[in-house]
Amino acid sequence: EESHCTSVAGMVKLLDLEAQLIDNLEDYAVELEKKLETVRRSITSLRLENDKARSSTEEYLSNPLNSFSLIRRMNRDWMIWQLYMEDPIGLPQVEKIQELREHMPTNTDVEEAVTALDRIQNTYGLKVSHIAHGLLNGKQYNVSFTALDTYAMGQILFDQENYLAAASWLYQSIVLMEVYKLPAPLELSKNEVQMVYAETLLKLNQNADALKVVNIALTDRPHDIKLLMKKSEIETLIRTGTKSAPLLKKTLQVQGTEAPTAYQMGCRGQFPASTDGRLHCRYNSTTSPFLILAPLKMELVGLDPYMVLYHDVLSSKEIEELQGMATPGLKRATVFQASSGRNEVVKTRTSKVAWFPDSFSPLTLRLNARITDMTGFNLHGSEMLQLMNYGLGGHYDKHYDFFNQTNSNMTAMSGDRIATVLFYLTDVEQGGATVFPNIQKAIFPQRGSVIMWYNLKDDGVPNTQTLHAACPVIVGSKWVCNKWIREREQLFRRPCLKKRL
Ligand SMILES: O=C(O)CCC(=O)C(=O)O
Ligand SMILES: [Fe+2]
Repeated sequence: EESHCTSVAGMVKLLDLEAQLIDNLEDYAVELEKKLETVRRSITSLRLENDKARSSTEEYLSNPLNSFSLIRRMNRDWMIWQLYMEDPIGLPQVEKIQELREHMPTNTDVEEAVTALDRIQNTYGLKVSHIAHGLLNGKQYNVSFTALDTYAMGQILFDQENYLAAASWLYQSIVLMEVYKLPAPLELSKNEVQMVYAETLLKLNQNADALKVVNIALTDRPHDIKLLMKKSEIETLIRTGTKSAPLLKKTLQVQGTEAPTAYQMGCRGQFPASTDGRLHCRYNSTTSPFLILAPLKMELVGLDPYMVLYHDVLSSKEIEELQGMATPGLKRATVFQASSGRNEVVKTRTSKVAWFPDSFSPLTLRLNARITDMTGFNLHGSEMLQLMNYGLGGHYDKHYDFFNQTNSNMTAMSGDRIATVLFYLTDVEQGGATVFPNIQKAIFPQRGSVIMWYNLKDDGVPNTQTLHAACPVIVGSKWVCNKWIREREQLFRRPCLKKRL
């Protein structure tokens, strides 16, 4: 599976593919035009001859050449015209689309995209009507949805039994269909959308509203048998007070009215500012000798877990090189599953990654040296550099970076992940923060900065305060690079190591 929407960089090729499809459609138009021109030209000369004949029929037909020709052409030429008309146009172009289909997004891709947009809506508490009009988290963009987009959202959310969200998108579809007429082969049936909307309202036990929708549809098509049947079905439900659907938990909540979770607050930038006087900013020139020459701007973010943010660590040139080397090899990210003991693709982590061994290039060597400068850790036995690009609503749900597994083959060789170093390669216009809900910290990506924290406590025990998540990106192409540092090699480096090991 390509999983197109999970990385912005990975979607670039879709635009090239679309350009090919448009070129192909243009070739098809040229074929149609050629045929049309042939037909029009012939009509002119045929009509000329026929008009001349009909202006003096007797005289015309008395000439044997004319009458012969008339008989012949009506017997033969019109047969040829019929064949010509039947001959399909643009078959090579039709085949070409078929051929390109295998590179195009699948139904699964669309479902993933729907889930991603719904995630943005939920996490940031956005209104569907705002999203549809390009108003994203309070900022107006010069882009909006057509009813085709909103209807796809509605239909798929309905299939996923997310009726509450489906209802908002379907309502938007009806609104949008009024204001903008879709081009011919793509037009939607208003009746169909109204029916799905009514069905959704029934699922939400909003029977009276469903009846209203059906009645509105009936004003357009008063004799439509399906609508009439639906109407009487709903009237019966209302009369008998029957609930048409069991009340789902999801259905009971009125969207946007529940208090946001700590995670959602973090993503929205609503955590209170820290009042801990021990947190400060300074130039770090001591973690390694190199820093005497090039001190790093360091911001102490938290003490439990110990967490620091370094600013301006990467240059633009380095960032471009990293993106360039990662882009061709980006693959859907996986997560280690304790149940299967393997890394698997999961819904809770949507991004694409590329891994690079320490000695991949002078840049990766330099980057690792810098990580050692920043952390004081020896990277021997640690994991490869991981470059990551997020896509549409790309996120990584709440998780720990440590394995917390004794005797696991993941930790046997090099120990657990003692620390995480996360480089931000890009600013993210909206969304995409790294949030630590338990300690109420949210780090918003800044191009070139690095966040580093300890996943294990001083005694080597996993610190559950490190629970964190990557919030869905709203607008932007979020690039990060991370390094999971393993514990074993730090035996003599990390101060206060008490037991274990
Ligand atoms: O991208 C982020 O903000 C966090 C990523 C992360 O937590 C991870 O890759 O383990
Ligand atoms: Fe993580």
